[in-house]
Amino acid sequence: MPATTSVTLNTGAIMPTVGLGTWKSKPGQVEHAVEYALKNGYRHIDTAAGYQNETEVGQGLKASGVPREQIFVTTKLDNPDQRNVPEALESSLQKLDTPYIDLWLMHWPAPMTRNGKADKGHDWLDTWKAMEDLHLAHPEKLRAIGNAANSRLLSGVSNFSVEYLERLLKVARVVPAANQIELHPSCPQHDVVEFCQSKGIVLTAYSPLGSDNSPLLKNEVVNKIASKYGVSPANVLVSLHANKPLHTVLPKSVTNERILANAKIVDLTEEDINDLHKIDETHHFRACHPAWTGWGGLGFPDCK
Ligand SMILES: NC(=O)C1=CN([C@@H]2O[C@H](COP(=O)(O)OP(=O)(O)OC[C@H]3O[C@@H](n4cnc5c(N)ncnc54)[C@H](OP(=O)(O)O)[C@@H]3O)[C@@H](O)[C@H]2O)C=CC1
Ligand SMILES: O=C[C@H](O)[C@@H](O)[C@@H](O)[C@H](O)C(=O)O
Repeated sequence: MPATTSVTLNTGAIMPTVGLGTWKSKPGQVEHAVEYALKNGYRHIDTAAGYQNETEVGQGLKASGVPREQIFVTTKLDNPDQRNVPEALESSLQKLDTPYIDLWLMHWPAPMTRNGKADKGHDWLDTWKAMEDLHLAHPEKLRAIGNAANSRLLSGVSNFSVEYLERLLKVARVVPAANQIELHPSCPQHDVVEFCQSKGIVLTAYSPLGSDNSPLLKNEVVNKIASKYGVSPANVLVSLHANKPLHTVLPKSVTNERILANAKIVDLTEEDINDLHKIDETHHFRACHPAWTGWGGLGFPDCK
C-alpha cells in the first residue's frame, strides 16, 4: 500500500497523516514552529492543555494566515482536569483562540490531582461519559465528533491499552475516533494497533522519532533504509506510520529545517517495515512510561 497523506476518521472528517508535535515546544519557540509548519504545507497540529503552550500554538495558527478550517487541531484534556471536563474544554478553546477543536483527546486514562498524584477517588470512565455528554450537547465545538449532517458524535483517547479500550467500548455511546499512543520501531505495540484497526479507530503515533536524543536516529537498520531512499533516518521513522492503514504521525521539532524535512514521506516495502519491526526484539524502550501518572502500567503488557 502506498504511503497516505490523510486518513478518514469514523466521523467522516479528514485528518492529515503528518502533524506537528508540540510537547516541550516552549512559548517563544512554538508560535514560530507552528507558523513555519503551516506556511510550509502542514495542516495538522497536536498540542495539549498539559503542554502549557496552547496560547502560543493559537498565536502560531493565526500568524500562519492559513484559514482555520484548513487546519486539523488536536488538543487534550489534562489529567488533573478529569473532574472538570466542560471547564477544561472552554479553557482550551479560549487559549487556542478558536471556535472549535478538531479532535479532543483524554490525554491519559489516569485522573490526577493538581499536585501530581493519582486521584484514586475518580474513575476515567466517568470522565469519558462527561466528554460524551459535552459532545452530544456541543457538536459545533468539537468537529471530529460530528456535525449537523453527521450526528454520530465521536472523540478520542490517548495512551489507551487494549484492556482499557475494551472497558471503554463496553459502555461507550461514542467510539473514539483516534487513540494517540507511543509508536516507533522500539515500541510497536502491535496488540493496540491491531485492536484499533479492527474497530476503525485511527492510530496516532507519538514520539515517532523516539523523542529527544533518540537512539533510533543512529540505528543501523533505520540508516540503511534511509540510504536506500536517499532520505534521513527521521523520514524513515515518520514514513513507517504513513505506510500503514489508519495511521497518523506526530514528529515534533522547533527547528525550521527539521520541520520542513520531517514532512517528506517515502513508500516503504513490506520488507523495510518487517526489518524496522525487528528492532524491538533487541531494543525496546518507551519515551513515556505510564507509571509517571501514579496509576502503574495502565494495562500495557510491556509495563507490568
Ligand atoms: N499523547 C501523549 O501522551 C504524548 C503525545 N506526544 C505528541 O507527539 C509529539 C512527538 O513526540 P515527541 O516525544 O515530542 O518526540 P519526537 O519523536 O517527535 O522527537 C522529537 C525530538 O527529535 C528532535 N528532532 C526532530 N526532528 C529531527 C530530525 N529530523 N533529526 C534529528 N532530530 C530531530 C527534536 O528536536 P528539536 O525540536 O530541537 O528540533 C526533539 O528533540 C509530541 O510533541 C506531542 O505532540 C508525545 C508524547 C506523549
Ligand atoms: O504528551 C506528553 C506526555 O504524555 C507527557 O505529558 C507526560 O508523559 C508527562 O508530562 C511526563 O512527564 O511524562
